[in-house]
Amino acid sequence: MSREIIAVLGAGSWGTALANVAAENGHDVRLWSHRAEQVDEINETHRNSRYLGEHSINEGVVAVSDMKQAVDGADLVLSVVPTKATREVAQQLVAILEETNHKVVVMAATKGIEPGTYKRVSEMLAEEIPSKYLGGLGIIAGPSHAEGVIKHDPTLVTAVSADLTVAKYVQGVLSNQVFRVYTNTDVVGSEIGAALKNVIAIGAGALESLGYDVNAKAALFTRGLAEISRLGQAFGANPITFMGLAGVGDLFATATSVYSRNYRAGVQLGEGKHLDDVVADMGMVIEGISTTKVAHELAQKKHVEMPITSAMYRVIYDNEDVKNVMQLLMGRPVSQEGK
Ligand SMILES: NC(=O)C1=CN([C@@H]2O[C@H](COP(=O)(O)OP(=O)(O)OC[C@H]3O[C@@H](n4cnc5c(N)ncnc54)[C@H](O)[C@@H]3O)[C@@H](O)[C@H]2O)C=CC1
Ligand SMILES: O=C(CO)COP(=O)(O)O
Repeated sequence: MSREIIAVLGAGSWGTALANVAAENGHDVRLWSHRAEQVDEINETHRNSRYLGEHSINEGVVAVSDMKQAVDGADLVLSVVPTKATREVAQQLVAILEETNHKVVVMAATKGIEPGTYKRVSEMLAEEIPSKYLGGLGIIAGPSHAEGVIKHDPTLVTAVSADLTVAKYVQGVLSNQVFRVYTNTDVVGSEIGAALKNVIAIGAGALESLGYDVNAKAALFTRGLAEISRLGQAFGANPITFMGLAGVGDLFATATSVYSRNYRAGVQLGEGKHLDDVVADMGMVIEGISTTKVAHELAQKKHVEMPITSAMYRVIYDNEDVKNVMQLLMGRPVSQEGK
């Protein structure tokens, strides 16, 4: 693989960890942050302490606060900002591409769905970035906590694009001995899996706070995945995708890990902490909060049965007690699996 120029937009935990992987693979990596003090810290100390503590970042990662410095001449752009910042950042990217007049491959590593429009992240990017500037578009998904990736915990992700050549290109750029990239062409299924596992992860945290054991958690994962898969299929996803890295893989990682912001938010909500305090104290994006509302609305629009998602909606937005919703879920009419 040739030495590629890679612009990573967003220097939170995941953007920094992905930039580190790319730099360790020998690429020319520019990590854009809108915060000047973060840029200085990364360049001077090779740390991003707010997000990744004492872990050191490869010296090949050059942080910049001017997006043009990151994007000029780039072959690949990784968009790694929260869902709610995706359009704004894409618009800044487009302004630069108009100036430099070149095409880039854009991959989003964001996991969410836009409230109100119900657009997946790649759909937002396709709307914002004119096709004449797009050398390819896709997403990166899979079980990959930044905290594990930065310390070289063996990690598998999937590069997903409707165009397999694009997915294979990203696979080649990012794969190494500890970071193994698969490919997939099911963008719809992968994005729905990646976004909705966060809802179930919040639920898993809530179960933990109540002291429920492994049976309850296995029940939540299994039936949670069943409803994610139902919603995905209503949008044309391949059901097999939910058996893969963007489905059960990421659900397992997120819903069992103390690294997960969503899981930790669930624990705190289950303990009775107010939503605003949970969000403020986390200081990092908890995508599942917004995704729960989006998924609850989508379930209604698409007439897909999603009882766990709806229960989580009531816990998060109507302040309902976790124990009560759990009892209601357990008291539903018994039914048949596989439907
Ligand atoms: N943290 C992780 O382990 C993983 C996160 N993800 C996904 O990646 C996305 C980003 O997550 P994290 O890095 O964890 O978030 P984070 O909260 O750690 O960092 C987000 C970064 O985006 C920046 N940002 C926010 N709004 C911005 C704006 N309007 N303009 C420019 N920059 C802006 C913040 O300053 C921060 O540097 C989320 O969608 C998350 O679900 C996916 C896989 C792993
Ligand atoms: O998506 C993730 C791991 O694959 C990260 O999940 P959290 O945002 O819950 O930390």
